[in-house]
Amino acid sequence: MHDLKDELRKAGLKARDGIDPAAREQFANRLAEVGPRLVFDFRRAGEPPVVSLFSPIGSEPGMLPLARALNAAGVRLVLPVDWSHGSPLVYRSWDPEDRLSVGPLGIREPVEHAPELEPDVLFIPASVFDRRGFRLGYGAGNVDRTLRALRARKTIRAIGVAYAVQEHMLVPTESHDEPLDVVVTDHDILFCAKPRQ
Ligand SMILES: Nc1nc2c(c(=O)[nH]1)N(C=O)[C@@H](CNc1ccc(C(=O)N[C@@H](CCC(=O)O)C(=O)O)cc1)CN2
Ligand SMILES: Nc1ncnc2c1ncn2[C@@H]1O[C@H](COP(=O)(O)OP(=O)(O)OP(=O)(O)O)[C@@H](O)[C@H]1O
Repeated sequence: MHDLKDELRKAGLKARDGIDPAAREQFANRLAEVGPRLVFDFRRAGEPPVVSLFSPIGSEPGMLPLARALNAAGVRLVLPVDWSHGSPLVYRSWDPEDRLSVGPLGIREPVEHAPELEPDVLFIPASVFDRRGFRLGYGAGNVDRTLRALRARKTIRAIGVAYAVQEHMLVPTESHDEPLDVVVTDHDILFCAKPRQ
């Protein structure tokens, strides 16, 4: 199972690495167009949701246009920090104009004194995904752990962000895999059906 996941992960990352810079920028702008609707559809009334984005690494798409659009709409933004094996991610508050520091993995993250805040809507990168919402990341299991912990407490919306070329018919799953609710690609917005209980 793990060899199969590793092979798929590699193929998905290779496909993403092959996206040219113009298409990458186009996708970042598309995320800024469709992202706010996916956030506000989720929670129409009351406090605006807390939304987590990510600081792109490798060939992950840019998040800055989306961050600015959400910030302008009054949404509180957070980014993951303190990544360590075997635990859910911790998120700290961030404003697109704020300076970021560089974390232990070389990923840019909010400075240490930024307040910790739990997201309601999460934009999540993937190396591969399928239409049921199953995905693979970098193989550490942190996203799965995070989604499981949040879902045990409240209703969240997990939005995968990936290029259409990263789709696989059926991503192999294990009992710890937590599906996405929506996947946004450079071509589509896929709403994933809830699996039968
Ligand atoms: N941008 C971003 N931030 C994130 C995540 C993510 O997937 N993307 N994470 C989601 O959980 C957490 C960090 N977890 C990570 C776990 C493993 C690797 C990793 O193995 N990276 C590859 C190199 C990736 C590349 O540069 O293309 C490596 O070290 O070989 C990276 C992040 C929190 N922040
Ligand atoms: N409760 C758990 N949640 C997630 N992963 C777990 C859990 N318990 C053990 N693991 C292990 O952690 C690793 C996660 O692998 P998997 O291929 O699902 O990661 P991934 O989905 O690519 O990672 P991520 O969720 O960080 O994006 C596996 O080795 C798995 O066996």
